[in-house]
Amino acid sequence: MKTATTKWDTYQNQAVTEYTIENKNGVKLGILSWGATLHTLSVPSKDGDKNLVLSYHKMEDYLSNPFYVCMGIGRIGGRLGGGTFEMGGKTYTVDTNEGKDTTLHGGPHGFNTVNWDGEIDDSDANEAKIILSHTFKSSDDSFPGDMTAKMIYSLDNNDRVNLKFEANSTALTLFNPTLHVYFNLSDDQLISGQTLQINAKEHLEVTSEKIPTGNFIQNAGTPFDFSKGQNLGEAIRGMQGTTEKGFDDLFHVEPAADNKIAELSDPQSNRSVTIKSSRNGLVVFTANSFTSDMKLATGAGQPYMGVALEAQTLSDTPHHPNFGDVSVPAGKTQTYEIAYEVKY
Ligand SMILES: OC[C@H]1O[C@H](O[C@H]2[C@H](O)[C@@H](O)[C@H](O)O[C@@H]2CO)[C@H](O)[C@@H](O)[C@@H]1O
Repeated sequence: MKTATTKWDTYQNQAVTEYTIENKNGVKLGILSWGATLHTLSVPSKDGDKNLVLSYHKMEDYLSNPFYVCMGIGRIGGRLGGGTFEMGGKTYTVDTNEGKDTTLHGGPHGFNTVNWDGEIDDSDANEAKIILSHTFKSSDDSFPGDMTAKMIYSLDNNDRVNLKFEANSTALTLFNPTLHVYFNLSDDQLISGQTLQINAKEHLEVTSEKIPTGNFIQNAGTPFDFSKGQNLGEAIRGMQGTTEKGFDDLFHVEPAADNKIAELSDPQSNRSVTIKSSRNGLVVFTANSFTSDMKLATGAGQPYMGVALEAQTLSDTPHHPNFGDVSVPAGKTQTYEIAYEVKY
């Protein structure tokens, strides 16, 4: 494995570092210290390296829009309605960053807003790791407990990227992290030609503010039925009468025996990525509201430039105990993993 640590940019007077790993097949993983951002997941192609994820050339561009492009998300992914929740017999009120009183993607000082400490572990010849860590104070966004978090990315010689999240808090708290990764596997600007398969029979009903109501909606017979694989262009066309004009939905996934929950593939280039997670949720966001002022590496922003696939536990969990339990006792180290296996 080849590894490197380089200064990539300066943002808010801080050096932003890029940590890179290249495996024996020429697959490259590049992670930025700011936001623990997945900057590059590139595979060899006839035209040179092909980055399978959306990216920018400057840190400022990542943070000048509300789309969290390929950034770490925490403490909790998705929306927490009302900015308040009960846990362990107490009521907590946390900081909000959307609409009247919604906490989106962990709040105003979430995982994407800080420059994480990092190091590379290349002691294993078949799998190198990039280890990022940061302590989020309770005073940052009013969640209980100072929480030391780690995001550990690894790349092995079987073209598998594994992302392990770890957290340990000084008080009982919530932890439901994810990676806001947007894929576009094709050589086209848009994702329309790609096929998405999801192991899900239902998705969540949400309010006009996108807060889960607690009801599940069956996917069969609707544009949401990705169970056998569906062309994304056709599926998006099926959503044109809706306010969103595409997908921005939380699918209730059933992980297979090997934890596979979804696969995105591009029939034209034969590239694919398989996503594995043991948790029960996957957000699918087809970048419906991307705007032309976004200076992405593949061009000016436009709807459907990428598809965000965010594996997590169903969000707003504290208000819906049947969605799962994302609480973590004080002093307990909680871990979650997401794997991305690429073929090309
Ligand atoms: O306000 C910016 C955009 O916010 C939303 O997009 C988020 C989406 O709802 C989440 O499910 C996803 O995990 O993250 C997206 C980026 O923040 C709106 O849906 C979108 O229309 C807004 O433009």
